[in-house]
Amino acid sequence: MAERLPVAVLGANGRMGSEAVKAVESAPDMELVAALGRNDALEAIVDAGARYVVDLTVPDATERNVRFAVEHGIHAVVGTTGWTGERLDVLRTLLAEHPGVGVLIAPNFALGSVLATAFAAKASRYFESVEIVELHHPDKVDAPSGTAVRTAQLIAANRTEVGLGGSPDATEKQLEGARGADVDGVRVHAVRLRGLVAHQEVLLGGPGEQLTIRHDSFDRASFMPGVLLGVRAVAEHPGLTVGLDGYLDLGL
Ligand SMILES: NC(=O)C1=CN([C@@H]2O[C@H](COP(=O)(O)OP(=O)(O)OC[C@H]3O[C@@H](n4cnc5c(N)ncnc54)[C@H](O)[C@@H]3O)[C@@H](O)[C@H]2O)C=CC1
Ligand SMILES: O=C(O)C1=N[C@H](C(=O)O)C[C@H](O)C1
Repeated sequence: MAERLPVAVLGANGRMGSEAVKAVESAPDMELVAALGRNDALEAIVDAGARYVVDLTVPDATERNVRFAVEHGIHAVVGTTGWTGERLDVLRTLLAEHPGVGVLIAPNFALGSVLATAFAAKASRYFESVEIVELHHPDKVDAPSGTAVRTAQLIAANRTEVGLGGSPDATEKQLEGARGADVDGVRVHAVRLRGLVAHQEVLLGGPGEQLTIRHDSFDRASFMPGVLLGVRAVAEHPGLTVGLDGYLDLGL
């Protein structure tokens, strides 16, 4: 039998991290060698012989964690949000100094979400108006969600490619925030509601019609196949990959 992939999970006591610990433990081709919480020293992942880390921590910690992994030749699969364009550029520079190391930054590991984002980005080429509504549990610390930011960025890029600008909007006066956040010219609205997990709707409007592309994660189990897929594929993709779609053949 082939050697099992030695994996460390960072943020192991959190909502996502604790699911990831169970998923890695249940995967026949993986071995959980370390599970770190907020106060644990990162050196433990090196001592444990990890070749892969799964980072599911907080926006303030993830950049340091990933830097540590890359500098130690450890591949990283990252679900944590907070990766701005500037942070990604710094990471690209770091990875250029460590050829052979792979990092996946995946704003969303749920396959349905990845597909919904890809469909919405393509569909936005054909509609005059597009807005995003993301809906999450109220314990989430960031808004808008990383998924919504990525969706907005892809929508903006697609619309620019076909010469479409922002959506029409005659608003002249508003209460601050009433029209949501502006992400690359796309309006993003964030709902926080007890009972929710992670949900997103992309609303696309044209004369006399509307297309709604909605994805729902009802349980964090929805993210785990993507986490495991990321671990299995990351070493084959040296350098930085943003979005799980980079490892999938979506044919879009
Ligand atoms: N990519 C995806 O599919 C998904 C990503 N997320 C993102 O994952 C992150 C974690 O989400 P949740 O698990 O809901 O949050 P959470 O707050 O339940 O868990 C975060 C955990 O990280 C720990 N932590 C903080 N600093 C740390 C450090 N330096 N080292 C190790 N652990 C540290 C915290 O103590 C906490 O236990 C968020 O950024 C969230 O947006 C959440 C769900 C899906
Ligand atoms: O915090 C969460 O819960 C989630 N975070 C990610 C995000 O910000 O997009 C992924 C998913 O939406 C759940």
